[in-house]
Amino acid sequence: MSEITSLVNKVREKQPLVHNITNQVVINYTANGLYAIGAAPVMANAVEEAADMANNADALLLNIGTLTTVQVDAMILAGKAANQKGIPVVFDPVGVGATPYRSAMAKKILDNVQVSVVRGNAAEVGLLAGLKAVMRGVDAEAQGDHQAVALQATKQLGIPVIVTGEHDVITDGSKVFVIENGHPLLTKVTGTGCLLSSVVAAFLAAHENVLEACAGAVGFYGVAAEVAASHTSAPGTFQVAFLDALYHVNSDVVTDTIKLTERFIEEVETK
Ligand SMILES: Nc1ncnc2c1ncn2[C@@H]1O[C@H](COP(=O)(O)OP(=O)(O)O)[C@@H](O)[C@H]1O
Ligand SMILES: Cc1ncsc1CCOP(=O)(O)O
Ligand SMILES: [Mg+2]
Repeated sequence: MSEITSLVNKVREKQPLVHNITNQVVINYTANGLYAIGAAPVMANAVEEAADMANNADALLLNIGTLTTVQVDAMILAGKAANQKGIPVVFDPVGVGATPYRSAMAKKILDNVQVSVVRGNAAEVGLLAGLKAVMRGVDAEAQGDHQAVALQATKQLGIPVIVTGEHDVITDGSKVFVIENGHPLLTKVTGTGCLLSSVVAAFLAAHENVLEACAGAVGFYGVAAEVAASHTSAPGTFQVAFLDALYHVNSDVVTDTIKLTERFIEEVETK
């Protein structure tokens, strides 16, 4: 537990370079958020340089929020380079299931790239794993049991998953972390899910254990949102206050504020 809550120190020490191939809505916020936590961002979409850039990076983030066929080609080139180099790859399946094209491209990426972790809301992760859910653009209709979705998805995909929402579930099928931090204002600012996926990539670059790195990133992020929301109550100022909190929140604040439960899967199944 103490290691998980202090992982932000490892990120600030290592200052990992995260290569993001992400959507047009969140490019700027993602870059600023990565700087705020002490990491470094680079955005590079061209097929001509995607592999070279991934080769220079410490982690790769693939996000299909405003995908095009050429961009998917770049993602696969970057993903293969990242796999070859052995750096972590985070996949954010934004809006998967909203259109057949998006679903086909998500499958193509997963078929060609070894992804370290998938991070999405419950509908996205469920749809990716063949469960029924409804997307309204990039927003999810409320889903029932996040833990059931996460467990089914990790089993189906063979990849650790992070399902986010009012509470967050992180699992690789044998261990489950549940985190109950965060704030509803996160849903009133676009790109907070996408930024979280990039933050997860930075934590993975700084800490080898995948589930611990994911829990460290998600817990830190949720605590930062609570700190930001204590200073403001509306989305415009929250967007800025959240960047400031990502910069200021330290491991002591995370340790004092995190609401994290860790369970092994046998315990979950007997409940
Ligand atoms: N109702 C909520 N209360 C508290 N935190 C939330 C709530 N909904 C989402 N979050 C947080 O917002 C962040 C983005 O998650 P989410 O909204 O599920 O992603 P996306 O924007 O990709 O749909 C996560 O840190 C999550 O914990
Ligand atoms: C609004 C929108 N449309 C396409 S991508 C995007 C941003 C989605 O960001 P997030 O998933 O973090 O809310
Ligand atoms: Mg999203």
